[in-house]
Order: sequence, then structure tokens, then C-alpha cells
Amino acid sequence: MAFYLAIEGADGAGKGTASAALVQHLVAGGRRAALVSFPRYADTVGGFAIGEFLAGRMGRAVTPQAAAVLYALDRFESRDRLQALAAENDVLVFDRYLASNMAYQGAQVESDTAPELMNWIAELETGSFGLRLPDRSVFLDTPAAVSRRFIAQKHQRSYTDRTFDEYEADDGLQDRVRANYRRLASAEPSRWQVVATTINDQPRAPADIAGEIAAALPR
Ligand SMILES: Nc1ncnc2c1ncn2[C@@H]1O[C@H](COP(=O)(O)OP(=O)(O)O)[C@@H](O)[C@H]1O
Ligand SMILES: Cc1cn([C@H]2C[C@H](O)[C@@H](COP(=O)(O)OP(=O)(O)O)O2)c(=O)[nH]c1=O
Repeated sequence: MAFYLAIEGADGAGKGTASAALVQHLVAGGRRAALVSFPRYADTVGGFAIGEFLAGRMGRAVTPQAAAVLYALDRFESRDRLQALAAENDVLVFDRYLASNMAYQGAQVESDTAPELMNWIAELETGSFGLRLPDRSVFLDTPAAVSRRFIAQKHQRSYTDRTFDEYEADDGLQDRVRANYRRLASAEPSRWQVVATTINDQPRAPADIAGEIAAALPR
């Protein structure tokens, strides 16, 4: 069974860059590895709807619970694709997976109700939608100022022309997201790895970050 490795973090943490470097590193080391990015905006009905609301094109505010269902639906609709990739690979690297849903929706409600919502989302994804838990999640710990700079450097997104989408534009939200990831990681240290992506606020080389993640994988 393929190892499910999820790369997590706030917007602009460098997830896409680190995930790509990680797949390259694993393949160079003789392992079969593939990258899957969520949301899959162009491939699923859930992903398309997510793009609409991130671009601010949905007429009404979407509740955190409704958003969680769309993100989970996107993964549910991807099951066949994941199964096919899992059969052909030793490691599936995810650029965001289930914990993104918990950290981001949990950041939209009062902090005292966040744990309850995050537990509800975990149950929604693994119970109602029957999705597989990742074997490991990696929290890319990137300072807010560095992330903002990284977001501004990002390539054009399929769903919006804006530099910052609805979530990215909200600094308070991004801070709460980081705090939620830290809480998830410290609650289950055996399922999480926290990786600092900067040294003295200078970005580490993607290959370096990838090497640290790969070194912690079971052989
Ligand atoms: N380790 C790094 N070193 C230098 N630049 C980086 C690094 N990680 C990301 N970047 C820059 O930031 C941009 C956004 O990074 P990306 O990996 O897409 O972030 P995320 O997927 O977390 O939103 C990239 O296009 C790249 O220009
Ligand atoms: C996958 C996923 C993403 N998100 C959020 C995090 C991001 O702010 C947003 C978009 O994901 P993101 O990975 O940032 O896509 P892109 O870089 O192409 O814009 O969706 C969730 O809330 N739940 C999820 O399950």
C-alpha cells in the first residue's frame, strides 16, 4: 500500500515547491512517487465549486461546514484517481490533504468552538466520505512575512486573477491557521513532522527541505 504523505501549511508556505522537490528527491532515490494537489479545481465538481467561492463569485457567504463538505467532496470524487496512483507508487505526496480542511475551517469560528468543528471535519472526511487518513502530515512552518512574499510570486491561478484570494488576503485567518496546524501536530506527534522552511527568515533551498522530509520516512 502506498504511503500517504501530506504537505500542509498556510497559504504561501512553499507547499507546492517543497512537494515537487520531494517527489524529485524520492524518484532520484529509486522510489516510485507521485504528486497530487488539492483542491483539484479543474477535475471535480467539488473542486470547481471551491474555485468559485475562493474567487468571491458565490453570491452568499459559505459557512465553514458547507466549505468543508465541498473540500471533502473534491477528495471523494478523486478516489479512483488516488487508488490508481496508489497501485503504481510507493509514496503519494499530497500538496494539501485532510488537515487543510480542519485547520482552515477551524480558523473561521470562535477559538472555543474550533476543536469541535475540526473533530467534526475529521469524522466527515474519514467516516461519511470514507477517505483514508494520511500516514504522515508535514507542517511547513513558514513565517507570515515570508509567506506573503511567496504568495506575491505565485503563478497565475486557474480560478482568479487576484494576487491574493479570499483566504490569502486575511492575515488574522492565516495566523489562526498556523496555530491550528501547531495544535494538530502537537496532539499527534507520531503522525506529524514540523519542518522549518527558513533559517533566520531566509528560505531554505527546496531540495534541503525535501531531504529533511524524506529522511524521516520509513524505509
Ligand atoms: N524554499 C523556497 N525558496 C525560495 N522560493 C520559494 C521557496 N518556496 C516557495 N518559493 C517561492 O514562493 C512561491 C510560492 O510557493 P508555493 O510552493 O507555490 O507555495 P504554496 O504551495 O504553499 O502556496 C513559489 O513560486 C516560489 O517563487
Ligand atoms: C485542500 C483544502 C484547501 N483549503 C483551502 C486552503 C487555501 O486557502 C485554499 C486554496 O488551496 P491552495 O492549496 O492554496 O490552492 P492555490 O494555491 O492554487 O490557491 O483552500 C481548505 O480550506 N480545505 C481543504 O481541504
